[in-house]
Amino acid sequence: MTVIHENLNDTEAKMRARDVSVYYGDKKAIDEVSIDISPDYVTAFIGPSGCGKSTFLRCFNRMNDTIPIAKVDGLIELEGEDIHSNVMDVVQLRARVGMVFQKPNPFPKSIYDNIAYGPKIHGLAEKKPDLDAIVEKSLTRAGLWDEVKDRLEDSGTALSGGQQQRLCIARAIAVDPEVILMDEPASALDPIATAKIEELIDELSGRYAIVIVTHSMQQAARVSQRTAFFHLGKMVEYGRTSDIFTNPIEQRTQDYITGRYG
Ligand SMILES: Nc1ncnc2c1ncn2[C@@H]1O[C@H](COP(=O)(O)OP(=O)(O)OP(=O)(O)O)[C@@H](O)[C@H]1O
Repeated sequence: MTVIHENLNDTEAKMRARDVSVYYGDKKAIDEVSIDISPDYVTAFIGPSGCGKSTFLRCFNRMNDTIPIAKVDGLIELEGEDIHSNVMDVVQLRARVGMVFQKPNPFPKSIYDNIAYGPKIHGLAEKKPDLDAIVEKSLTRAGLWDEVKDRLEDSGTALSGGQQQRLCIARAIAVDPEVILMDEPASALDPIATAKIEELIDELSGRYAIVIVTHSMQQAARVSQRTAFFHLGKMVEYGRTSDIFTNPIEQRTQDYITGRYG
């Protein structure tokens, strides 16, 4: 059973998971997890290695569909729509619920094309000036425009790791998502690049619902307002980040945040 803190006073959920379980073959990696994802806050998923954080994160835009042995049970809704329903277009879903991975993965294309590709295939811009405007807006929002505006034709892969990760965030933003899922987005970066990503998450919060998986409790405390603690495939406790870190109810949460395992 999950302990959900009372008095969260959250507005209507952007996404809702109900009794979600995930299996890899016979192995249950996520066990009946339910959570509401607020549109207004950054939600952090924390917990020891292998507890299922990334598996659960991938449920929200059906990325587990790409893993042949993975099977997802339970209900997940985006704005009240069942994301597994027959009428849900998964390409569209992944634009509405974007994802940023641990290792920056720009396309081997120019910086400009990395951003322009999504809006083009989703029909968000037909003419070059419209596309230019989306590219500039997305890179600006990702805090990268000033660094790359004079080299938009250079390859995205020629940027530094931190810049590549901001490029991937700009790429997610370019298709006008409602939710951005981030799977340990700074764990491959140095402390300065990490700080930039954290600042960026803060700036983007409120505009997009953001869910971040992180190994770093300090990072969860810095960037999120809601935290869910996972252990052995179960969501043990969920509440305000400040309460989870200073006043956890469950012993297992207490043990994790005081470094007793993890
Ligand atoms: N593609 C896969 N095939 C089989 N088992 C998997 C697969 N991906 C994850 N698992 C298993 O599911 C469990 C949960 O893994 P997951 O990566 O979601 O945990 P995590 O909490 O994100 O871990 P970490 O913090 O180490 O990334 C683990 O036991 C893992 O070995």
